[in-house]
Amino acid sequence: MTGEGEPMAANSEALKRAAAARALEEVKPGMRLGLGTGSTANAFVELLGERVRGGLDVRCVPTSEATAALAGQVGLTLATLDDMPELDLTVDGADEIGPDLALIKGGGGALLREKIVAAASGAMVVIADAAKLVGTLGRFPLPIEIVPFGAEATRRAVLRLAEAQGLKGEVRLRTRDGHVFVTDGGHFILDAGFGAIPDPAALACGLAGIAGVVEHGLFIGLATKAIVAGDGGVQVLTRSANTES
Ligand SMILES: O=C(CO)[C@H](O)[C@H](O)COP(=O)(O)O
Repeated sequence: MTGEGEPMAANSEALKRAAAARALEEVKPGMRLGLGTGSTANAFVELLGERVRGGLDVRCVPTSEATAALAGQVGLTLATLDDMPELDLTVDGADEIGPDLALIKGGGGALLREKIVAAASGAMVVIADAAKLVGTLGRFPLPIEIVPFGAEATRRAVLRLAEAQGLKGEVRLRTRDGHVFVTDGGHFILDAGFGAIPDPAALACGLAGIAGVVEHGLFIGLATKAIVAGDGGVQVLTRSANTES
């Protein structure tokens, strides 16, 4: 049994890197870039670093402290979103990619900054391995960022909303190493295991109306392209047609 999971993990890493490499083709000299968070986004940051060390001139806004640290290590020029409030392109990973390139994000806890940066970008390219493609969002528990004050009251409000929308499942406060997980912005995360979410837009709208919810991981209408690497090669999906190009 030893090492049974290793080939799949190694394959997954190779697929993430293949998607990241294809995303580099979207980057042009002089661009203002948003850098996502997570293992797939890290692969892109590392490859971008190689290009920058080879002379490519871009400036980058990271979506997390972790990405900022990696980007600094590989030699990228960093700026804040206040320095560059409008970006040309953001490249980020996702936990799920559904129809019309609606996404679930926030598995890494960076969804708030990720959404702000994506919204400030002219284009958002999502990079992923094919395991992230789903027919209906919701297999991955939906991350919901909340303020620490009244966290339990907010959790119950989320449950009431879910019930009103016919959704069932556990909503748990995220922990890490036995402690409540705290985001870069000082907030908590609820992970909502609703299962299939038939109407993501209605859920997004409802969550946005709950006091205490800072942001949620449903990214609707933000991704313009998804670059998805699978065993059969790299597939490029666009939001308008959601077809291979
Ligand atoms: O939303 C995210 C972080 O908040 C990540 O993009 C998402 O969790 C995917 O991560 P990975 O590329 O490691 O699978």
